[in-house]
Amino acid sequence: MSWTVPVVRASQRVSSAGANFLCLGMALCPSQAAHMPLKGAWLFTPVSKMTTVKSELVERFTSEEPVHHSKVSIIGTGSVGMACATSILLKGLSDELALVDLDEGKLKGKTMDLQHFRPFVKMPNIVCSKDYLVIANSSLVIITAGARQEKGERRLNLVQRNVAIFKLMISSIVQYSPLCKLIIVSNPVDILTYVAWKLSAFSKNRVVGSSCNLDTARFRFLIGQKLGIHSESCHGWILREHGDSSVPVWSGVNIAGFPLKDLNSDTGTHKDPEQWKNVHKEVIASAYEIIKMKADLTESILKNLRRTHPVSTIIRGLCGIDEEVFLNIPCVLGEDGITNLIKIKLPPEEEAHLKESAKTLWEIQKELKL
Ligand SMILES: NC(=O)c1ccc[n+]([C@@H]2O[C@H](COP(=O)([O-])OP(=O)(O)OC[C@H]3O[C@@H](n4cnc5c(N)ncnc54)[C@H](O)[C@@H]3O)[C@@H](O)[C@H]2O)c1
Repeated sequence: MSWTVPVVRASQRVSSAGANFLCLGMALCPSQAAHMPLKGAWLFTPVSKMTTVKSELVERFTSEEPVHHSKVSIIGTGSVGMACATSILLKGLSDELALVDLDEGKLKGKTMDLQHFRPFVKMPNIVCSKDYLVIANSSLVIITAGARQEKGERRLNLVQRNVAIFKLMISSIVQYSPLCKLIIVSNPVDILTYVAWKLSAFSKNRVVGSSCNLDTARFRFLIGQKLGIHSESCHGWILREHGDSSVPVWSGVNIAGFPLKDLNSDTGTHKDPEQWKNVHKEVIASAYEIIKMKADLTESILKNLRRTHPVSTIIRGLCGIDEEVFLNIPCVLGEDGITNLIKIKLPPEEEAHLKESAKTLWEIQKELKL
């Protein structure tokens, strides 16, 4: 048995990536790329050079290699990366899924789990490797890798450890998928989205922080639970910074267009006898349950749905913010990534919170050595 054919197929895919490199004036030419070995690649079709059952059964009818139009790559196959992969598979969003992780043993095991799931989800190709060559020509790269948050560690303290990791990761992504869009999930997500944007030099629409998307989904679910109404009919947003200091925009919470604040002006404040603000506390306390929302962002981008999502984007110039920071606001997502921002108008106290977050993030960002 030999593993040569799958390796050649992976290299051939890279040869089309080589064309992209040429367009961008980079050093790798197609002939070099075509001969580049995929170190440590783990693709699953062992073949023999002798007559095989396969060669007896099927004859190749085309010389063309398949072109992937919606390849998604996930960097980091921990619990978050795998939850993203599973939901992308279940929704049938991409025609190839590539996984990268430093931990090769774990990567192989997790990929095999997904591969065995393939008969039910009809996705043609799932590939994995430690080598970033495997992500060549992705439409979308989702980053979930990074240093893990220690118990009790604030998200912002994680930043410096993760910057070093991002330097290596982003340069490889830019090399192999120079035209992709990026979704950043790793924490502290707002700062790492800024770091990814700076290091990649991608335009601002192509770098999306998956920040309060989850928090907003939870917020709507918990409001719906309190009212006995499906969360789809409960509207409201969590904005600002993901996590401990996120802000629920109570002024915008409404059911069928009726603001809760019109029924009880103290909703969300300390004076409120019903203590609606506890809904937000619950949002912060729950961490991982609704990671499948990342597939929602993927779907809006790959299918050009132009739905609004609360995501982290550069917010300078909005709500009186002068700092170059990424914070959560509602954005329209389509095939170019973030196609539009919703120009939010917040009451003064909520706008003050947003400005405060921007200052806090900038204090950290200005110290970063990128
Ligand atoms: N934005 C959000 O809404 C949200 C929600 C939950 C978790 N998170 C964050 O997502 C990230 C992942 O969480 P998790 O629970 O899956 O963590 P995890 O520790 O289980 O997985 C991280 C994976 O990244 C891999 N990795 C580390 N460095 C790497 C590198 N340089 N290249 C390739 N792979 C590398 C590790 O081997 C590991 O498999 C964390 O930063 C977490 O805080 C974000």
